[in-house]
Amino acid sequence: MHPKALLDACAELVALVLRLEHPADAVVSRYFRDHRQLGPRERATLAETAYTVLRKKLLFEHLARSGSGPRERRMSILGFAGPRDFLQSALAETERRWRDTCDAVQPQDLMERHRHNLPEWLATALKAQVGSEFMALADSLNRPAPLDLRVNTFQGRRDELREELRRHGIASEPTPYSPWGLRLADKPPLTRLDAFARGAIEVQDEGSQLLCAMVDAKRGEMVVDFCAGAGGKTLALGAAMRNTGRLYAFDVAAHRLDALKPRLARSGLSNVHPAAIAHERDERVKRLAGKIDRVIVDAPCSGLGTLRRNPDLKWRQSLESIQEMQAKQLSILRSAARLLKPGGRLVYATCSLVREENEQVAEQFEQAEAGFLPLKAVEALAPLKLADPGALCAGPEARWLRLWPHRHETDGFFAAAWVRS
Ligand SMILES: C[S@@+](CC[C@H](N)C(=O)[O-])C[C@H]1O[C@@H](n2cnc3c(N)ncnc32)[C@H](O)[C@@H]1O
Repeated sequence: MHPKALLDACAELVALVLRLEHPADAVVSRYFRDHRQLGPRERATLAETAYTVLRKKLLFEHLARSGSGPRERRMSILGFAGPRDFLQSALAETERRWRDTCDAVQPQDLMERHRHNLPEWLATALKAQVGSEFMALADSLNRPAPLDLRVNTFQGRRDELREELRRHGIASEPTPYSPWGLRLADKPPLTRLDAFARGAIEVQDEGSQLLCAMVDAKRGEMVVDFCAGAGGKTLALGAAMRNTGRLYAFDVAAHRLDALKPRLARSGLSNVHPAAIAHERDERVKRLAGKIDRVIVDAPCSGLGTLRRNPDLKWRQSLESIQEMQAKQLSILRSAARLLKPGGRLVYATCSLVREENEQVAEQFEQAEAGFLPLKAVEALAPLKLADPGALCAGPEARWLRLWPHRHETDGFFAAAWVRS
């Protein structure tokens, strides 16, 4: 594709994602479906340009006040993710000079909001939690995430899979905290690999793997993944149970559970029972009350911990939408808790960064439900034998699991655990 045409396409896509009417990944996929002639490199440039504009929206809007031409074009020039010489040949002389002026702007010349690129309500909420680390956090949220894999230990060992990937020219490092994780140096296409086809690897952020470690599901147990979605955690739990016992995968969205089925078929697990439920008080849930050893509630949430992958979320969420979510999260957690038998473990988790969806829900649960003893995250993580598990924890006596991209290089996650007395 000619550089000028590619820049025009970038501006078109940027205009679509900036409407913020639909999730950016859905807008990008739709654009690619409507433009089937685009090659893999062009797609990569288009998607990364759109994501860079979403990540740095406040800065780019500020810089785009100068220059000329449509605003989306100026934003695309600033966020262009292809080779620099390619961009240069797409620009008019005045645009080149404008881009050079923008490149020369120093961070100290910018207002704070143009450096952190977060909505004010979120910046305030994060500063209150991480204080002087705020800028480091904002920087890491505005960078793309690495690609993490989880090795399906039901099929093979991590070192064996690492070696197999290396033979295909894919470099990886063991993840620092999860014993099942590999972090890739690049983002190669994985679906053509035999290891992927036979379910020996799955894409899963290391933080998400650690939430499963908090559950510590064992052979022969009855386990419920209450908000299973497409089953990222279900698959990890099923492997930890060595394909024994019974693992129920509940979700209200049948189409998400449908996406679990091919992954399940690849994984070789036969202990998983997906079941669509109407709501958290569904009859199916009631029938299992008091019978389950471990329950994880990976609650629907704002997803703000995944800003590295979904930068549009910071512009599509608000404090009001988060407060509305809180009541739903508490209701799901209370229903799910009834499944547990005495001695059973409950884990509440989110990929959110804000207290409203995390500590506040856990605290409200404890006020509403007697009979659940807090299990400190630092203790729930003990089987991993980490050198310093406290580094992953927060709150009084390391009660909560709290993962931050700038500290742990994972997405942002929260988890709390209890034991039913
Ligand atoms: C964070 S996602 C789950 C991601 C999934 N556990 C994974 O690891 O891939 C939250 C899920 O909760 C589901 N959900 C929303 N309301 C629910 C409810 N009342 N009961 C059960 N699941 C619900 C959503 O459909 C969504 O799939």
